[in-house]
Amino acid sequence: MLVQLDHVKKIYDDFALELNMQIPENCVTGLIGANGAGKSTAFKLMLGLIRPDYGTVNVLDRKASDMTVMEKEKIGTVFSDSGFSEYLTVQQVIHIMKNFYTDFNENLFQKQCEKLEIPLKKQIKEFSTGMKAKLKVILAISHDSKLLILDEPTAGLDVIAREEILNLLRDYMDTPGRSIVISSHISGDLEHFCDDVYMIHNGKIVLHEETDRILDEYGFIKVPEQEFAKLDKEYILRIKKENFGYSCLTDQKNYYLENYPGIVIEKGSVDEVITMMVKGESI
Ligand SMILES: Nc1ncnc2c1ncn2[C@@H]1O[C@H](COP(=O)(O)OP(=O)(O)OP(=O)(O)O)[C@@H](O)[C@H]1O
Repeated sequence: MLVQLDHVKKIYDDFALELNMQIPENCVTGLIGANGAGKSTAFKLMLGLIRPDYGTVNVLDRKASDMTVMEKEKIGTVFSDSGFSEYLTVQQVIHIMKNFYTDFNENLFQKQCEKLEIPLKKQIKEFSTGMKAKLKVILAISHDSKLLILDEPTAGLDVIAREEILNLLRDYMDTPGRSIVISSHISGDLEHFCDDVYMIHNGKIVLHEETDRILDEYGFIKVPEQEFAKLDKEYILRIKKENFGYSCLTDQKNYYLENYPGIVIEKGSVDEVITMMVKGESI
C-alpha cells in the first residue's frame, strides 16, 4: 500500500475526522466531500504535517510524521494555499526546483509548460486562474514522485482547463507503481477519472467504493408505496420519499432486476449516489 490510514482520528474543538483508508499502487483515489468535510485535514495527515490523535498513518512504507525530506520528495502535492511567490517567473521557479528536488526533470517540465502554453518569462501574478492551476500540477508531476496528493486541483476551472489537468495526470499514471489521491467537492469532476472513491461527510467516510461498481451496480429503484412495502430491503442503502412513492438506492441492482421483473431501476451518477448517501434515510 502506498498510503494506509488505520483507525485514524483527528480531533479539533468542534470537529472530529475518522478515517480508514488504503491506497494501493496504480490507483487513482478520489476524496469527495463538501467544504469543511475534512479533506485537507486528511491530506495534512498523509503528509505528516499534523499527527493523528489515534491510529496510524503510513505513507510509502513509513510513518507519515517520520518521513525525511528525501522521502517526501517522492510525493508531489498541490494545495490551494501553496505555491511559489507570485513575483517569480517560471524560469526562476525552475531554478528553485533544481536546487530543491534531486530528481527534478527540467526537460519534462519545460515540455509540459510548452504544451499547455505556460509562459516561462512572465511573473506568475500575471497568470490566469487556469494557468496557475496547471503550473502547480506540472510542478507536482515533474520530480519523479511515486504518489500525488492533490487538494482540489481543478477547483474553479473551466471544462477545458480541467480536462488538460486530468490529461496531465493520466500521462503521469502511465508509469507503473504510481498513485494519485485527489480531492474535489464536485464528484462529477472526478467521475471518469478515479478508480476508487471515498466520500467524506462531517469527518466520516459515508461511502467507499470502486467507481466502476458505483456506475455498474448502484441504482435508484423507483417504486409506488404499495410495492415499496413488499420490497426486500436487504440491499437497500438509503431511501427517499417522493411524490410517486419511494426512490431507493441499492448497490445490488441485478438482484432486484432478477427478482422483481418489470421493476424500474435508474442508473445514478456518482454525484447522485453520494447525495443520496448523505441526504437519504437509512432503513
Ligand atoms: N488547525 C485547526 N484547528 C481547528 N480546527 C481545524 C483546524 N484545521 C481544520 N479544522 C477544522 O476541521 C474541519 C475540516 O476542515 P478541512 O479543511 O479539512 O475541510 P475540507 O474538506 O478540506 O474543506 P474545504 O473544501 O473547505 O477545504 C473544519 O471544520 C475546520 O474548521
